[in-house]
Amino acid sequence: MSASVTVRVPAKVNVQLAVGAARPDGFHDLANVFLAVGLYDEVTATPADELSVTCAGPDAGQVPLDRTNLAARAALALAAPHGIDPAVHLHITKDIPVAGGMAGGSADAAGALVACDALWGLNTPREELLDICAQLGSDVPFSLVGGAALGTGRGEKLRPLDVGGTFHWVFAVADGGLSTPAVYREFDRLTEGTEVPEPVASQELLDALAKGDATALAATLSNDLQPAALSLFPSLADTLETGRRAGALAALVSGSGPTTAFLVRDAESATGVARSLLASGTCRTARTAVSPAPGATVVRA
Ligand SMILES: C[C@](O)(CO)[C@H](O)COP(=O)(O)OP(=O)(O)OC[C@H]1O[C@@H](n2ccc(N)nc2=O)[C@H](O)[C@@H]1O
Ligand SMILES: Nc1ncnc2c1ncn2[C@@H]1O[C@H](COP(=O)(O)OP(=O)(O)OP(=O)(O)O)[C@@H](O)[C@H]1O
Repeated sequence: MSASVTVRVPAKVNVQLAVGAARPDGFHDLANVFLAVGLYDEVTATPADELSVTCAGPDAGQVPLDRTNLAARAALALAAPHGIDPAVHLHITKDIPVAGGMAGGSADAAGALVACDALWGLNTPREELLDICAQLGSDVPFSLVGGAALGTGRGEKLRPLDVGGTFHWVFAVADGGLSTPAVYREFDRLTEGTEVPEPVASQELLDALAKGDATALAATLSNDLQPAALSLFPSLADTLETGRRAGALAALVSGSGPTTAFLVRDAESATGVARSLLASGTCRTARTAVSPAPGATVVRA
């Protein structure tokens, strides 16, 4: 058994997020087109006397270090059916914005699962790992697989998608976070009394992804949670407008927000848009990244 295992896991952006009406269980059926982006957290699992979590990075202060941390919950969920004592130290090197709509906590859950599976020599079949991921959260299965995928159900049922090229992005990180349940509740409030259509993936968007055509993808990006995120965080409209004026091909809220995502032509354009966003004072920081990115990957063992 090795001394420790480190797993790298990407953030995500939803290039399409079609949201249906609330289900009896409170969740919403989705047509959720996930794209993994090259901003990463790392999770290192090391044998220890008991389960513990530490976190480093600029937003580390906002991450819970008790058993509510999704990485700790993942270790517990993997250990329980095997009767294993989850005596492991999980260290998270956090680069994904916290509560930003980029699935940072989900990434850490998938990372901890893969790291503990390797550390404990379990060789759990992929399908079983995906089942545990789905129990931990709707976004967690995608954090495990990465690349691009269509998520249906509450987003946990995945079909891998072809991506025919590299897409360049800028992400504007907002000052503050948004709670995912609160954004879905706001969606329910805003759509109350209206007929919410069944969520369906856009064929134009899937074709644009498959071709690697950024202009075509820009024309089809959509997020049904955007009005709800803007309603709860109105200043995001200024951030979106700033990025559009700076030359982004398209701008949208990332998932439940409040991170905003800007699809740009190339790396040079990304640098320019990021600079304009920062100079405008409409965001806390601006990050450039490319997609697709691989899912949870062991990088050191
Ligand atoms: C907004 C997205 O990030 C888009 O990928 C996801 O839909 C959210 O996924 P997540 O953070 O993994 O969410 P979960 O931990 O599964 O659920 C948190 C809460 O979000 C709401 N939720 C989530 C997923 C979904 N399909 N419908 C929902 O209504 C529910 O109120 C749920 O209690
Ligand atoms: N490992 C973790 N990293 C970050 N937050 C965590 C973690 N574990 C639990 N949390 C809690 O989850 C909340 C949401 O954090 P997270 O960064 O996952 O949001 P998010 O990126 O908006 O999620 P999503 O895009 O999947 O809806 C945080 O405010 C924090 O209290």
